[in-house]
Amino acid sequence: MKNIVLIGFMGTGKTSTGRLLAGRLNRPFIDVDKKIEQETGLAISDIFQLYGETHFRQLERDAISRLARYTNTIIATGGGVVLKQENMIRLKNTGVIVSLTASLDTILERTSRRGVRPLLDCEDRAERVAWLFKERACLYMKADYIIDTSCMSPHQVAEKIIVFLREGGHLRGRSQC
Ligand SMILES: Nc1ncnc2c1ncn2[C@@H]1O[C@H](COP(=O)(O)OP(=O)(O)OP(=O)(O)O)[C@@H](O)[C@H]1O
Ligand SMILES: O=C(O)C1=C[C@@H](O)[C@@H](O)[C@H](O)C1
Ligand SMILES: [Mg+2]
Repeated sequence: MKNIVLIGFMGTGKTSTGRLLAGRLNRPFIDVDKKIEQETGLAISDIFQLYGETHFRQLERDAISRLARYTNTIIATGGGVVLKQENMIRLKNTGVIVSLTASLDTILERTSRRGVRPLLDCEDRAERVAWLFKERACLYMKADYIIDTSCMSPHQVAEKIIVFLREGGHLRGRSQC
């Protein structure tokens, strides 16, 4: 059984939706950010602060490389996983890629709730979100299925993914940028 891999910008709901989806499908769930935190014993924000983003991206790449051996698993990635093409090739080889998106306002609201996101820890969060989102937009489009989650609950998003898979949508070709 293929993995189901959730990609998308911070706050689009990869972790929340992934956990629910795994429960609904009775399949294992892995959150890549959580896995890195467990393996290093450090919070993501501490890794950024102590060792910098480049080091975090290496840890993320190593984690993805190990996860690509998994099957049948729901994988919620970190928002920046798309920055390395090798990550996406590995993930695509063993899974269906589902991209979650949302409006900038929604992202701003959701990322202000809880959880430390070092890349958004700055004076003008709105400007940073808009800039990062624009930079990465094309990368998030390279998926088998793209869902705008702005007006949907995580339950509804999970349900939509289940219908997509049940109807074999992933077998019909991919969205491209
Ligand atoms: N569809 C949704 N509707 C309303 N709130 C949501 C939805 N999806 C997620 N949220 C809320 O938004 C916040 C961020 O969600 P979550 O952590 O799942 O995002 P993420 O994509 O995993 O972000 P990151 O890339 O930073 O890990 C949480 O408070 C979560 O409860
Ligand atoms: O979008 C990003 O670059 C990130 C998203 C988070 O999930 C974490 O992986 C980290 O904060 C970096
Ligand atoms: Mg997450």
